[in-house]
Amino acid sequence: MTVSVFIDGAAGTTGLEIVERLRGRPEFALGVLEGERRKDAAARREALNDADIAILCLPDDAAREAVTMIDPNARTRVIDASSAHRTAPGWTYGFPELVGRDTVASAARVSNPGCYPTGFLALVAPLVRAGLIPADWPYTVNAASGYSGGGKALIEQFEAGGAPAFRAYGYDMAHKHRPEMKAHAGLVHDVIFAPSVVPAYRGMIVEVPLHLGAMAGDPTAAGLRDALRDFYQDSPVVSVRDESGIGALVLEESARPSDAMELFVFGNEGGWHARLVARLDNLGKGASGAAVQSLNLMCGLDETAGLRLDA
Ligand SMILES: NC(=O)C1=CN([C@@H]2O[C@H](COP(=O)(O)OP(=O)(O)OC[C@H]3O[C@@H](n4cnc5c(N)ncnc54)[C@H](OP(=O)(O)O)[C@@H]3O)[C@@H](O)[C@H]2O)C=CC1
Ligand SMILES: CC(=O)N[C@@H](CCC(=O)OP(=O)(O)O)C(=O)O
Repeated sequence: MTVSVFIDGAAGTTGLEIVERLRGRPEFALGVLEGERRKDAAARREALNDADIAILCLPDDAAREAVTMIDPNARTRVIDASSAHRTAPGWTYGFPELVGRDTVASAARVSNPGCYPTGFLALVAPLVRAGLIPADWPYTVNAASGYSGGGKALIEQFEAGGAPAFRAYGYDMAHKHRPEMKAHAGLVHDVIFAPSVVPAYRGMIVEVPLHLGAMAGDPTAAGLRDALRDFYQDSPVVSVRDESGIGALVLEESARPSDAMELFVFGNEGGWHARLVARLDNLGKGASGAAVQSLNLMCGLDETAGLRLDA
């Protein structure tokens, strides 16, 4: 059976990458609106209500509006790439490794995780759940992202010439990703989040530094690494890497697209400190790859179909 998929916002950065991943897949009949019709409310309403699955690749307000355009009795299921519904009641968080593949498979409303939270949650949520690190710890997240993370507007800025070599931001300490990090890791406190953007198109490194020696239960870097390895042992997307011999992690200026995510746990000799690190493509597992993974599950298909896991 062919599944009809409407991509609202198909001309944007995330939308284009989803189209690329779905193009040529006979299981799907892809619908997009071209030209002026892209933002025509009547055309969007019709397409949203006619689709088996709508994927929203829109700014938050437009994503909220799109959901209200869907008739409550319509069969349309939704995957929202925006941050509008990531902690909203009635929505499933589209992180199959954390919420369960069956939960995503049967969901009518799926909210794609944010790019930075994907790295943070992949590292922290399983360890908090296992009781290896505390839920009531004041966690900090440091991260660097490629500039495609900011969508068309930031891409234009960085490609217009004179891009900064490094731009730190988020100094209002109210970044939109903080609520989903707290909620889906089951934390007591909001995180301190220090994001930055660099002149590479895609890719990101997300780091959680830990004072292990100050935590109850004496967690060790090796213990945390083993727990993550166990947690992701069946995942074709997330892998826990051997950290030995790695002196640096880099983001390539022209990295190939990838839907995989690598996790690292570095620890110092005395065992007091650890640095949990995730490396991923903000447009891969951080956005479009995650949306396609959820789409596959929602359609009863292999979760990796169409994904780029070889990079
Ligand atoms: N880029 C990334 O790495 C990630 C992005 N996301 C999220 O995905 C969503 C899309 O982001 P991204 O692709 O980067 O953004 P872009 O700015 O690249 O694309 C957004 C697209 O939505 C279109 N659009 C805006 N308003 C409307 C509307 N009312 N009706 C129809 N189309 C509309 C825009 O049109 P126009 O072309 O005219 O501007 C544009 O094509 C955002 O919510 C973002 O936060 C999530 C994870 C990572
Ligand atoms: C580099 C950059 O600007 N990144 C964006 C986040 C990426 C993104 O698209 O956020 P969502 O995943 O929530 O949609 C930012 O910090 O707002």
